[in-house]
Amino acid sequence: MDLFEQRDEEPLPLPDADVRLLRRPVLPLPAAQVMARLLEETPWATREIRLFGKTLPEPRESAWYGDPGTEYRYSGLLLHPLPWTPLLQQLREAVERASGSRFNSVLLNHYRNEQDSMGMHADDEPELGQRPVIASLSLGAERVLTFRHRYDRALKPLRVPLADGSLLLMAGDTQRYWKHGIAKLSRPCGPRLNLTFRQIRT
Ligand SMILES: O=C(O)CCC(=O)C(=O)O
Ligand SMILES: [Fe+2]
Repeated sequence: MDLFEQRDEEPLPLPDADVRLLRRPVLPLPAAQVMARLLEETPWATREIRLFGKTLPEPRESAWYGDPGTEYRYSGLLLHPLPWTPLLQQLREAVERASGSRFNSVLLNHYRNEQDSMGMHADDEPELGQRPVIASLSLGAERVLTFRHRYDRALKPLRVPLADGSLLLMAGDTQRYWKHGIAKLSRPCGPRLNLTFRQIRT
């Protein structure tokens, strides 16, 4: 099935999940302007994660913003939120309007080039609750998000290209049954930002 023939409101063809891709722009500002400002004003850091007893730098940069009290535990890290900037607050409002959901935190990821990536994972931390709504805004170079079912090997992975300015919404049982990730590319690729808005239980 060609994903581009879908309407924005239709869920992607993923059983046991509720994933929608809004391709129409939802931002109040041009995407290129938002990207330039976020690249400039964000205190980007490369975090270290513990994996199988080893400490490794993550293959991307990130930053975490949220309401007071939205501490987030992730890969053995406890992330303290930075306070919302005026720009991020504006983006939060636009994403809340487009998705019909409320969010109290956002994780910013910076994929500097084709070498940067995110391993297959589900956003299923307990502080996100049972069936979290996660809104994922993409800016800059297009990268492919791959969905893989956690239990049913007969289901083929789905590759979803995330274009500049698009908003991916994951809800329902998506995190329970599917993992997702961004693979490295073998061809050169410019920078990409991704903002995943979340509602953390405090
Ligand atoms: O960069 C992306 O599109 C995915 C980000 C993601 O899955 C996450 O931050 O949990
Ligand atoms: Fe994720």
